[in-house]
Amino acid sequence: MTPSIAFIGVGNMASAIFSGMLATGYPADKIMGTSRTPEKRHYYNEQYGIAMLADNDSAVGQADIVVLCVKPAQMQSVVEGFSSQVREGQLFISVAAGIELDSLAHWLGKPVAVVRSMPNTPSQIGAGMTGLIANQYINDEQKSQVSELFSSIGNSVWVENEVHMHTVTSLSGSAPAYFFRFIEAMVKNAKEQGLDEATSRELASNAMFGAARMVMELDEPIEQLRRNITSPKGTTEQALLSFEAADIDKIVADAMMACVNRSKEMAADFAAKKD
Ligand SMILES: NC(=O)C1=CN([C@@H]2O[C@H](COP(=O)(O)OP(=O)(O)OC[C@H]3O[C@@H](n4cnc5c(N)ncnc54)[C@H](OP(=O)(O)O)[C@@H]3O)[C@@H](O)[C@H]2O)C=CC1
Ligand SMILES: O=C(O)[C@@H]1CCC=N1
Repeated sequence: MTPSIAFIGVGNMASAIFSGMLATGYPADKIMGTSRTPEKRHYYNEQYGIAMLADNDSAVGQADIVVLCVKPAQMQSVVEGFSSQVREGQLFISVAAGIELDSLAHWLGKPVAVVRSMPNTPSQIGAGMTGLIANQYINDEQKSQVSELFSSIGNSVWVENEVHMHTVTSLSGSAPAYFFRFIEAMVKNAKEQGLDEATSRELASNAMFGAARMVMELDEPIEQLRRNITSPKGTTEQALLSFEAADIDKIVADAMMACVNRSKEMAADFAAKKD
């Protein structure tokens, strides 16, 4: 039987996930969501045909799978708020950055299956990438349900050790923003050179898309793909020398470690709040 799924806290991430599920045929009458705002409840109900509730207790009480989509700072009070409704056999999936399995399990208060996920916003267009880790209570059927759920919005990988979720966040969850920032800078400069915004955006984004596809589809070292473009004494060489002069490896490593450190800081903050 198709499990019923409740999204607690419908916003960007929840709607990205359930719109992918609906697009791949998940029945709307098996999906419900919650939000405190009447206008949002009306909007998501009208737009997607899913039930929208004001009451988290009622949604959790009816669901086989509960996807926790509120902001990290709201997670403890929201989860503790509905914890009286938690039943053994239910599956809980959190999308929140920096909140560990142990904290979620503690707030849920019962020995239930919990998955911590780290998706990204390309999920909105079915091109998401999600890192996953589960606690000891998950069974094989629930694990397949989770993989299936995230395959409706892109790809997913299970990691073995929870510490890797920080790396997943820096490499995938937050990373679309790095690439947007890079394209923003390219488009800005192209406009300064006199090209219009739409053409600049089309050229830069297609270059990024094509490069990403080559990395995914060709079995060649990334370094070689780069060398294939870099003619001696040519144009690319000059651009890359400029990156090296600015120490591109350090710029990127510093950014990724800043992301990881914030994720660890959040985990420590929320872990402290367990007690
Ligand atoms: N955006 C991203 O790129 C990514 C986000 N994440 C994680 O996803 C989570 C959600 O982020 P995002 O979707 O961007 O945030 P949003 O603010 O868009 O969505 C969260 C929603 O939760 C609702 N909400 C808040 N409190 C309650 C409550 N007590 N009961 C019911 N609903 C509530 C809010 O609606 P209302 O105020 O109407 O109740 C809001 O719409 C975060 O934990 C974040 O770490 C993970 C990976 C990537
Ligand atoms: O910035 C954040 O905290 C969230 C998690 C990953 C992407 N956005």
